Amino acid sequence: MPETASWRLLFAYVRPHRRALLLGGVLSLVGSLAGLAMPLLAKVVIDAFGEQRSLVGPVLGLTAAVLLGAAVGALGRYVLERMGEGVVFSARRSLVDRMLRLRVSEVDRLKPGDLLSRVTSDTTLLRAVFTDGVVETVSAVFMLVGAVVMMAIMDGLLLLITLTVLILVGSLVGLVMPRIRRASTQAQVAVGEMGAVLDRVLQAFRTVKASGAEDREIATVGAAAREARDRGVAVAWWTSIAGISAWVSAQLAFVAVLGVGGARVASGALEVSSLIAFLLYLFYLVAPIGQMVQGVTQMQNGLAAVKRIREIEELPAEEAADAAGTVGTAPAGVSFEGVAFRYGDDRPVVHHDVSFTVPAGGMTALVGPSGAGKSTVFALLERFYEQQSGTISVDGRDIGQWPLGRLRASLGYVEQDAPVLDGSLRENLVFAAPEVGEAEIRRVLALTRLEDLVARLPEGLETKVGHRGIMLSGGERQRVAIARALLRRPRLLLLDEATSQLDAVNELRLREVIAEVARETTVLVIAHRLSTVTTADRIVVMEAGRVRAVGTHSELLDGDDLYRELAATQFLLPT
Ligand SMILES: Nc1ncnc2c1ncn2[C@@H]1O[C@H](COP(=O)(O)OP(=O)(O)OP(=O)(O)O)[C@@H](O)[C@H]1O
Repeated sequence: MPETASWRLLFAYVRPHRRALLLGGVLSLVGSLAGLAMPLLAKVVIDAFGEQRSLVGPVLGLTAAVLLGAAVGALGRYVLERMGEGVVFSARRSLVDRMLRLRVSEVDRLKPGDLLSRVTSDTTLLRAVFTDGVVETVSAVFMLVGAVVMMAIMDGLLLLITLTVLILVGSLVGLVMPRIRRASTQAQVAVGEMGAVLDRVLQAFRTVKASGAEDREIATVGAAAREARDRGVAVAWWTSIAGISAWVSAQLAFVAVLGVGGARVASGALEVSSLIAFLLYLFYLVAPIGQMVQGVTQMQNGLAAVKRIREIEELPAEEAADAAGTVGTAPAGVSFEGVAFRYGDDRPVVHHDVSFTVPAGGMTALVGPSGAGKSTVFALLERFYEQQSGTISVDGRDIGQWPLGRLRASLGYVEQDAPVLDGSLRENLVFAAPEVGEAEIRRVLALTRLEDLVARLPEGLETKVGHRGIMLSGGERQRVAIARALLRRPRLLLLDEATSQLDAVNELRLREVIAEVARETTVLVIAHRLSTVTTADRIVVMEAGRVRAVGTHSELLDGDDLYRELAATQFLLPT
C-alpha cells in the first residue's frame, strides 16, 4: 500500500530524532493531562465552598495545576517544534543528495521548477506532521479517553449522551478526511506546476521579453497560482466543515447534558458539583476534538507531501560516487563498436550503429549534419545514458566496467554553450578540481589565452561572473569552460564546440588552445568550424546515427561526398 510506504519514509526521517519526539510527546501529554485534573479540582473547590471548609488549599492546588500544566506543555511544544525542524532538515538533505545523484535521463523528464518546489515547499509540510499531527492527535486521544473515564465516574447516563455525539462527530470527520488529503495533494501539485512555469520563464527571460509574451506568461503563472489557491481553499473548506461539526456537536451535547443533568440534580440523583464538573469535562472534549481534526488534517497534508518527495526518492540513481583516486595523466584512447542508442523506448533511434576508434593523443574531430548524433557520443562516454547495444571503451576497457567516479575523472567535458556558474571566476575554474594549486591555474590560464581577461577584470580571479556578476562573452565562456575541464587534468578532453560563430580573434585563440591541449592529452572535438577541422589528426564523419567515413581533411575532401558538401556549406569552404 502506498500509504504505508509514505509512513515508512516519514519514519526514516524521524528515526534520528526519536528521543526528542518521545520527550516532547510525553511532555505535551503531561501538560494536557494536567488540564484533565482541573474540573476535578474545581469540584473539590465547590464542595469545600459548600461545606464551608477553607478554600486556600484547593485554590492553591488548582493554580499550581494550571501553571505546571502550562509550563510542561509549552516545553513539550518547543521540543517538538525543534524536532520538526530537524525532520525537515533531514528530508531536505536526503532529497538534495538523491537529486544530485539522479540519472541524467531521469532529470531530463522532470521539470526543474517542480523539482525545486518538492525540496523547498513540500518538505516544509513535514514539520507539522509530528508536532501538530501525530502528537496532537495522540494527546487529544488521551484527553478524550481521560475525560470519558472521569465522566463515567460522575454519571453513566450523561456519558451515554456524550458518547453518542462523539461517535457522530467521529464518523463525519472520517468522511471528510479523504477529501482533505486529495485537495491537499492537488494544492501541492499546483504549487509545483507554478514553479515549473516560473522556471520556464526565467530560463528564457530575454526571449519572453523579446517576444512580448510577458502578459501571456503572467497569465499562465497566474492560472497555476489560482489552481493552488482553489485547492488550498478546498482544504480550508473541508477542515472548517470538520471543525464546525465537531463544535456544533459539542454544543448540542452540552445543551442535552445540561437539560438531562439539570433534571437529575432536581430529582436529587446527582450533586450540583458533579454536574458542573461533568459540564467542564464536556468543554474539555471540544478542544481535543478540534485538536484531533487539526492533527489528522496535518497528517494528511504531510502524507501528501511525503508522496511527492517519495516520487523523487524512488527514481533510479547513479551508483554511489566512488573515490576517484589518481587516474594518471596519460592520454586515453576511445572506441565505439556497433553502438545503438535511443533516449527512451518511445524515442527515435539516435545511434543505429556507431563504430570508430580514437587512438590515445592528438586531435580527432567529429563532424556531421545537425542531429547526426555527435553530442550523444559524448553523453554516452560520460555515461549520462546507457547504450542499448554495442561496446564503448576508454583505454581498451568497457566503460560499464569503470567505476563511474574514475571514468568521469579521466574525462574533461566541455558542453556546447557551456554555462558559467554563479560565483567568482576562480570558483568557476577550480569547480572540477578544488584542490588545484595557483601555479597550475596560471599555467592553464596561459594555455587557454585567458590571462588578458583576468588582467582586465576589476578583481582578477576573484571577480564575480555569471548572473550576479560580469557577463562573459561567448568566446570567453568557452575558454573558461575548457580551462575548467583542463584543470581536472583529463586524459581525454571532450569538447562540444559552440555552434554560434565566434569572431576571428576568438576563433584563432580557440584553434591555438585546442592544438596546444592536443599535445598533452587526447582531444575529441565536435567541430562546427573549418579551422578546427582542418588541423585535426583525423575526422569522423557521422550521418543519421552512423559513421560514414574517417580520414584527414584532404582525404575526405577527395573521398566523401557528404564531407565535401559540409565543407562547402557548413564550414564555408569555397566549392
Ligand atoms: N536529452 C535528450 N533526450 C531526447 N532526445 C535527445 C536528447 N538529446 C538529443 N536528443 C535527440 O537526439 C538526436 C541527436 O542529437 P545530438 O545532440 O546527438 O545531435 P548532434 O549531431 O550533436 O547535433 P548538433 O550538431 O545540432 O548539436 C536529435 O534528434 C535530438 O533531438
